[in-house]
Amino acid sequence: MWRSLPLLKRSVSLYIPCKYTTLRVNPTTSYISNTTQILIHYRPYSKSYKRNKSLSKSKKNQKPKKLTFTIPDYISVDKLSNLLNCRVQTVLKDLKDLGFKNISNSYILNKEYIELILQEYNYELPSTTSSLNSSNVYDELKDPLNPKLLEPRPPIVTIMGHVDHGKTTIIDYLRKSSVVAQEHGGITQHIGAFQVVTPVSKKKITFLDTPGHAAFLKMRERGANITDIIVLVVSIEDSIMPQTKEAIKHIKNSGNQLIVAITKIDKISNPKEREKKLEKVTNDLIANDIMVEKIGGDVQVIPISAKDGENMDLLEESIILLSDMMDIKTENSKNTMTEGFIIESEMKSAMGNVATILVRKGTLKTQSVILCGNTYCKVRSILGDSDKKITKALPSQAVEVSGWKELPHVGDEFIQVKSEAIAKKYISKREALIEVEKSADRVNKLNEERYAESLRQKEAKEKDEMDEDEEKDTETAVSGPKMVNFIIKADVSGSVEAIKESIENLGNAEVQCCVVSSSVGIPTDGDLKMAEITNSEILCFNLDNLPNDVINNKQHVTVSKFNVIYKLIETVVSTLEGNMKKMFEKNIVATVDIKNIFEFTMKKKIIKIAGCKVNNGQITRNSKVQVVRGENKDVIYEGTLSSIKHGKDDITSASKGRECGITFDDNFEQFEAGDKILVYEEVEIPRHL
Ligand SMILES: Nc1nc2c(ncn2[C@@H]2O[C@H](COP(=O)(O)OP(=O)(O)OP(=O)(O)O)[C@@H](O)[C@H]2O)c(=O)[nH]1
Repeated sequence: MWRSLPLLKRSVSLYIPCKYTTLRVNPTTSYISNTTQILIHYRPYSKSYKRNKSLSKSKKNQKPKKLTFTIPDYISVDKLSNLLNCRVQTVLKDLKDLGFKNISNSYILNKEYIELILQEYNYELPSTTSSLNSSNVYDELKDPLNPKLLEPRPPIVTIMGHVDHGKTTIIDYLRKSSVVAQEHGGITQHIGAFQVVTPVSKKKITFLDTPGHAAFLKMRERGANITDIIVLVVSIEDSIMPQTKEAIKHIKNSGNQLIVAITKIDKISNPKEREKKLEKVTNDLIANDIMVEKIGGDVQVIPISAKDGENMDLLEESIILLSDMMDIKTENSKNTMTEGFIIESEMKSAMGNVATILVRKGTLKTQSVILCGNTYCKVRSILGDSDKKITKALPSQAVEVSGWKELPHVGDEFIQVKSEAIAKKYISKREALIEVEKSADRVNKLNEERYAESLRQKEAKEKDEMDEDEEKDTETAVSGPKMVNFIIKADVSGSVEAIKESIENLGNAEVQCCVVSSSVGIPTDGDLKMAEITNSEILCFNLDNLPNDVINNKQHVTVSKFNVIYKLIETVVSTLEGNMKKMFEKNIVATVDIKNIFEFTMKKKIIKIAGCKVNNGQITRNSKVQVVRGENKDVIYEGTLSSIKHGKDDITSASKGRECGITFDDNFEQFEAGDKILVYEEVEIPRHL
């Protein structure tokens, strides 16, 4: 059952056993232990639980019992009943009353479930339970913004739009460099970022060069999440296209401010025609709920040509105008600890691990220590635009930073800490939490596997009653889809992430893509071994110089190379389709009429022969046939032939117009004059996801 959280209003602490974890809601502080959940999946309380609740109420008057043991992280139901000095059947019954289903003595309870049952048994619980998890562990290092120290910062702008509508050309114009020419397949594939100074107002704007292809949606989402303003690019020639709509959907969800740039206006030189086309694009924008200025909205629409620069200054100044209205500010005092996002990371041979980062708060200086995910960086060098060495990066500035212990993940937030020791301490703390969460996942998986196993055993009992097809379907239902494994290797972590996000949800109820591992760099021996063990295909992206011993590896692992993302996705889709169950359809190639029935005796046994005439096509000794009867063509036999005769002679085939005698396999002799033999071939039906 799905319920939204606000419905759960109760006057006492409420425990909700759910599929992956237990949520504890304490309405007095509106505090939720698992902050990532908005919708929660919980088992409905049974009537008996309500009964139990009243039981609990009556227990309230009793003095709570003292716990004589430390609450373990995990425990099986039978061990817990030992500790509680109760019969295991009683604990099982009580758990069922609390809403647990499909549990047995060996079911493993996690800490929160254990606490739940202890509370039911009127034990005194320790007063605090930690709310910390791996995703919020660094939050305590963050200082809230101090309103007195706020100062303006340049707007951060992302450009979005349909493939080929001109995003890169705009960036290129702004950067005054030729990015377009260097791209594989003409698609922007990596996030970059740079700052421009506007021509008139001389103010700074930071542009995030987010890729435009649909497969990079995730990257784009990250771009937009760290962005203040989105410039939606729409070509005057094509108007709104599928990815424009997708971008609009995303912009609405992200709540970012928007400016529309209608591009390629130089392509339509006739002023009247240009006006007509601009009008069409504007109307299409309105039809897609973009509140443009024309209808009294606040979205500016700027017609531009990035090719010859027409109105590019207007676009930049419009961004400044909007950002002034938005009053974009951050804290940047001498003591402000820096915060920001990773927008790219890669290993460079001369510099080691580097990351392009975007500063959102404070000033980043060399020698500062920044913490991000499972890694940290004592900033060794900062490179600004055009790879110039600088000593500090101001708010909204994107710079390349070296000194990372490990590559940080694209889109992750970084935060400055006072020392390497603090960074290490927090990383260990986070790792420990990840371990706990992993074991919780393992326990849940184990419980699920045990439940699946009990289902399997139940199904096995019913197996005899099922026909073969039903059996296969049940198998799929119980054991889930067939997992087809892949390992992703790419040149930079942004691509690794984007490819992973793009392919890992591909599949259906029958087959499912599984990304076994994903990392930056050329496949290593470890990757090949892993691929061999897990029967994975290795997908290499933008790795142009793969060594021969990787391509022709001794493990015989398939290593595929790609430079264009959609080609990679197509390959994964076709591999998945190739792993789907083969399906065939019958293609009738000949029909034969049964005219008479003959009987003759062979070795004292009476044998029936169907006297036939081939109506069309050709029947052969190896043909697969159906014998059908009446107008409804009821199938009375399906199988193969045992002989075709002409007179007394065995023949191998009979074509249209020929008379012949036919006997069937499986001792089938229930045919009658007037029945038809349908000769068919089985043709494989292409399967699609
Ligand atoms: N005439 C003209 N051509 C343009 C203009 N903007 C882009 N183009 C051309 O349109 C094509 C696609 O432009 P890109 O900038 O690569 O488009 P994109 O949106 O970045 O494409 P992806 O990176 O594939 O998403 C290129 O051939 C550009 O030269 C423009 O304003 N005028």
